[in-house]
Amino acid sequence: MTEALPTPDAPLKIGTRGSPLALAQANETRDRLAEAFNLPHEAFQIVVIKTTGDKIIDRPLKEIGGKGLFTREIEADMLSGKIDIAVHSMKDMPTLQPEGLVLDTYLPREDPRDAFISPEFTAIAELPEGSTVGTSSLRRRAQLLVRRPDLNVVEFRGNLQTRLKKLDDGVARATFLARAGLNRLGMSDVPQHPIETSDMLPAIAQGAIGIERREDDMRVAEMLAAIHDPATADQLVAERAFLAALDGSCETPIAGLAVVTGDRLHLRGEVLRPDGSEAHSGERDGAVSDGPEMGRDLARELLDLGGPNFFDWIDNRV
Ligand SMILES: NCc1[nH]cc(CCC(=O)O)c1CC(=O)O
Repeated sequence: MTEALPTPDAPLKIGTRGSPLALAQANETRDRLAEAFNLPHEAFQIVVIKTTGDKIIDRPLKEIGGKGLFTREIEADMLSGKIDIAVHSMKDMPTLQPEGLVLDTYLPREDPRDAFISPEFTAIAELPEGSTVGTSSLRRRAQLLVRRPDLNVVEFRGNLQTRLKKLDDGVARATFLARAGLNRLGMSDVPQHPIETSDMLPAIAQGAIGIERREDDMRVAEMLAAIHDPATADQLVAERAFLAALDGSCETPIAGLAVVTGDRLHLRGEVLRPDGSEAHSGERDGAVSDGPEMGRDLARELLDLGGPNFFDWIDNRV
């Protein structure tokens, strides 16, 4: 290290949202840094920041709209020096960061699959005609309606615990959660059935944690390099190039996943209409180093398949 490491008197400040999952991710980041530099936990301070998305809990996310709903306040506090790094679920992150910030450190990716959650059923196909299912994700809603136009999809907001409570209360007969979140919270007792990615593609970057920093903070850059996972980066660079070329955000019905085997990368992607009336998918194979170009190229193919009006609704949603 060219500069002094953090100490209990001058801790490294880790910014995060306050949900149990966000805190688990911040703790994992702290533990990995503490281990890599042989530092006590007290050399790190976890700073909880409430974002616009956390404050507005009574309206569907797509109505509030706007990119960076869960990141704006955190990024402002990093630019002003209140925190040094921020820990994010990569699937919630816009593809562009504010001037002065970079987001290029990734922890090893968790299971990218979605899980089907139901106390009664083990798969989507088992749901009786017209069943009510809950999700706040436009992607999952669209993917469900493509398969099962008969389903009644209701809005399911709130953190993981809130959603499971709604299921218990009978508000819906099934819901969907990322396996990564359940695993990171150690919630193995939830009635869950993984959905293979060949059946339903996850959100771009699902299961990956990213750490954002100030561009000019060289001490932090050096520290983060020690916990960075290059294999996860290879996948995310391809997936996020695909997303960026579609001009999408977490709340647009876009799905995709890159799988790396040796020096080869396989990328699959899908775009959908929110009501499930239309979906287009495609794939690319190539060298890992061509990931970004494969992402952009696949996006172009799907934009062509969708036609000029396919993404129009996005502009009207805010
Ligand atoms: N948009 C919500 C969100 N953002 C990140 C995760 C956890 C999974 C992950 O790290 O990708 C979740 C919950 C979910 O989709 O079930």
